[in-house]
Amino acid sequence: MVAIPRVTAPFVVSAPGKVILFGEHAVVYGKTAIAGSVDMRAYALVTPRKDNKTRLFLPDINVDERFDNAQLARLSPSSLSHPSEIETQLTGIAIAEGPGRSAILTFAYMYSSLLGAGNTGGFTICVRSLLPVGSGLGSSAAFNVVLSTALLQLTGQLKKLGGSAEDRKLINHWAYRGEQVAHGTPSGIDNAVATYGGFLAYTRGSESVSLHSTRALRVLITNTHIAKSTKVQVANVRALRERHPQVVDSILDSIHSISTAAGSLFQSQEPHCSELQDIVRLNHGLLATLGVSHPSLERIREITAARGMASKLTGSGGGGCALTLVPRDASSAAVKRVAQELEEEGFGCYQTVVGGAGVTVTRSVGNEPIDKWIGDMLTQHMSLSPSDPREDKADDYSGIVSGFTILPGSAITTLASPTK
Ligand SMILES: Nc1ncnc2c1ncn2[C@@H]1O[C@H](COP(=O)(O)OP(=O)(O)OP(=O)(O)O)[C@@H](O)[C@H]1O
Ligand SMILES: C[C@@](O)(CCO)CC(=O)[O-]
Repeated sequence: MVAIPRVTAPFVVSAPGKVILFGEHAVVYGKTAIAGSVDMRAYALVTPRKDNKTRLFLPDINVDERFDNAQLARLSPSSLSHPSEIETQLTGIAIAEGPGRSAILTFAYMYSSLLGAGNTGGFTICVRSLLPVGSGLGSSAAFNVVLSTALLQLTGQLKKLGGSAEDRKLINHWAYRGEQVAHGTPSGIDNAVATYGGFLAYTRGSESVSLHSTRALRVLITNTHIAKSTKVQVANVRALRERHPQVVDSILDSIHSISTAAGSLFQSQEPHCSELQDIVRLNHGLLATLGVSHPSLERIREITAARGMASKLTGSGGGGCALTLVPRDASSAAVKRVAQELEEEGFGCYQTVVGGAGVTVTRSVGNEPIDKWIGDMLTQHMSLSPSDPREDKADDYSGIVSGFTILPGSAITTLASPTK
């Protein structure tokens, strides 16, 4: 067992969410999907503690758990046939239902797999995110990528602060395990985008391919605020395929052709907007045929179509978010107008760019006071408020941890505040 050094200095890890541009659902069956990172990220702040506990603090989803390191070290993830079975080993811990449940289970799985009994020091990991939870923008993958990166960084396994190809492979591997705890049999596309960033062509079982020549794409993402479950949508498509295998397989093949066409468009030239618009419409139609649309997604499609813009659902559908391509020549007034119309119907809009950076690790350097360091390095993304009165005395940086707030960065144009 390798001894993990005590955390001595704070560090921050961040990872983006994703939009699937083409190929969701089909990717589960080995077809290709094209996805890109969105300019909304999850951030993990890791700080030392004076005691021998590990605190998992997730204010966005009301989780604040303190684990004895020995308690986590007793788990035996290698004896499980699937990561989601970690639940059966967490018998002494009461975990409430809700979004916090999968986060705690994932953390327990990754901690025991990566740190295990080697960890002798305490630390706090606090995760905040700009990504709406459960809306198809990969909040879960961004969470799993920051978690796996932070824990791998603690074990000393990352050679270049997550920046080398080898580091990223390792991060992606463990983030996928985390996704398995939460989702059972995910395709792996979400964690690949959160790890590598940019645009990816992804086919299950193969290395993802970066679409290098693609420029950032302007999109409008519209949140229906209709809760959906990826698990349920994937199971519905599976059931439909069992009833009508040939029909469904030909739809999945057509979606694959759309992804292939999009991949060539992205690789060869600056994507031509009218061709992209055509395949956005075609892809949405096929997904609707598979039964994963929703009246609110259809309404978004109608509103944007009336303004000459093409939309499709993104992610698992059944609610969640829609993606609208913003034509290169569209004025900001035109985009604002369509966003306003969508907001008048109760939807939430974000204008963002697709194709930004993947996971990053930022470490404090030298003996600089932590607030100066955070102030200098991260002002674009975070704010720190004064210490919380409920501060945990064992936390070396309790004020910072409790005041860790994320601000929309300068690259994000938020047309409406994301509703959590
Ligand atoms: N801000 C956050 N803090 C901690 N955990 C988070 C946060 N956001 C998301 N998560 C984790 O991700 C889970 C949500 O995953 P879910 O798959 O439902 O949503 P999604 O990833 O946004 O959607 P999709 O998979 O369709 O893109 C939560 O239950 C939690 O485990
Ligand atoms: C619906 C799906 O294709 C995308 C969910 O973001 C499921 C998956 O790829 O795991």
